[in-house]
Amino acid sequence: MLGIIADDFTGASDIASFLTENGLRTVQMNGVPKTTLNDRVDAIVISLKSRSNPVAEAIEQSLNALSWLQANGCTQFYFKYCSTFDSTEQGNIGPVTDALLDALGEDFTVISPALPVNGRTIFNGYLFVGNVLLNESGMQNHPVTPMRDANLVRLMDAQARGTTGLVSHQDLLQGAENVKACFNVLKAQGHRYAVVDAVDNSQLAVLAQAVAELKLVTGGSGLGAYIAARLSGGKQGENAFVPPKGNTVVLSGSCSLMTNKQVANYQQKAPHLQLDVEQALNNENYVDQLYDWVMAHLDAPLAPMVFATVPPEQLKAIQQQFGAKQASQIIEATFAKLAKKLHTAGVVNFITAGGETSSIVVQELGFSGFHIGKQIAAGVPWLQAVEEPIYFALKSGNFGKEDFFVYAQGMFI
Ligand SMILES: Nc1ncnc2c1ncn2[C@@H]1O[C@H](COP(=O)(O)OP(=O)(O)OP(=O)(O)O)[C@@H](O)[C@H]1O
Ligand SMILES: O=C(O)[C@@H](O)C(=O)CO
Repeated sequence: MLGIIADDFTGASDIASFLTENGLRTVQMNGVPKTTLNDRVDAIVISLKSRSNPVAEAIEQSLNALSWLQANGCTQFYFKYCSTFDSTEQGNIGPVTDALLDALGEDFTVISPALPVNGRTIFNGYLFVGNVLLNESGMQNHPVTPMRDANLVRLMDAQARGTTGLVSHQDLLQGAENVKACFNVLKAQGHRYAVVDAVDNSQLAVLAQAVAELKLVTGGSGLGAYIAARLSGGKQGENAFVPPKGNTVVLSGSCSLMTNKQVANYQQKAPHLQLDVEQALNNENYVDQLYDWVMAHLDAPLAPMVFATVPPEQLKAIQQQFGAKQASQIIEATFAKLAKKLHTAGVVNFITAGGETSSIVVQELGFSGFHIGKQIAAGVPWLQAVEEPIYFALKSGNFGKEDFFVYAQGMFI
């Protein structure tokens, strides 16, 4: 059984959807469960909110997740991080990878954030988003984890304990056995991690073969999909559900380029209200006011949207005025409290944008886990809470097309 440790909730649903699509019975858990799992599944995804935490906390959460997955029968492990390699100055991806390797008694793994279907490719160790390098893609302005270098070897070397080598595009073209031979060469040279190029899916298929014997694999959902295909023997997923029509809200806390476009698009069509950071900080009735506004607009043809999403210049101004950390924390807390009140009041479908934002909302609602439904866009499935018919679309910042919020609601039956 495959055990996945995901460093945020949108990332968790992203990989869970690809595993499901590729024939693995998959369940997504909200944090590290307190009890054992009784369902018969092929893969378990544990959603953490550890991407931007202090390193020690991220390590502790990840090791707890690993222990639980081991106790529940998993034998191969996947550390899922963002396809844009989102990491703080101190890292998290490097230190967590080291801690997982140590706990498993291993000394080598791969680094593969590639997700070609969403434009994330790796060439000569450089991560591209569409046609541009990561650090020119808008990710250099990320509010919490700005990415100012696109070289994965350098990024890993700066944050991990060991050194990093490269398995290049040319090496992949020669097949899985050659990739395994490259791993051995890198190990003999003393490297602990291999960044592996992938300019399209065919290289991920090769890599999925080459990592079959590794106890720990790390990367995005692209490689996860091909590992699933290898494990299931190419089966397709079944039973993809979509939510019934019901009270719906859109909560957008991502400032990514694509979410900005999606929010601008949706503002033309649906009731919308911008979250005011000053109010969130200083007005103790603010969550109630947002709640009243959402409740008053639930009957509109398209769901009301509360958004903190702003373009980069505005984000910079807000961060200068209130402090980046304080602003992001109060926004996350406001969304969490609002979601809780809306759930109590009968909202059943939550469309959330942004990994941190989605994580905090889902943690606050406290369901133990999720069934994985139909994909709305590549890497964004509908989820249903295990305990109740409450549905979620947890959209990664840069995923989906411009009409994502409308499109998602168009899937209701
Ligand atoms: N107007 C704003 N001012 C300051 N911070 C903001 C603002 N809007 C959002 N944020 C903060 O920016 C962060 C956005 O991170 P989030 O993970 O939710 O989105 P993302 O990084 O685009 O998504 P993903 O991780 O899925 O790619 C959150 O902590 C959020 O609270
Ligand atoms: O890999 C991605 O890009 C996403 O699943 C993600 O992690 C966004 O938070």
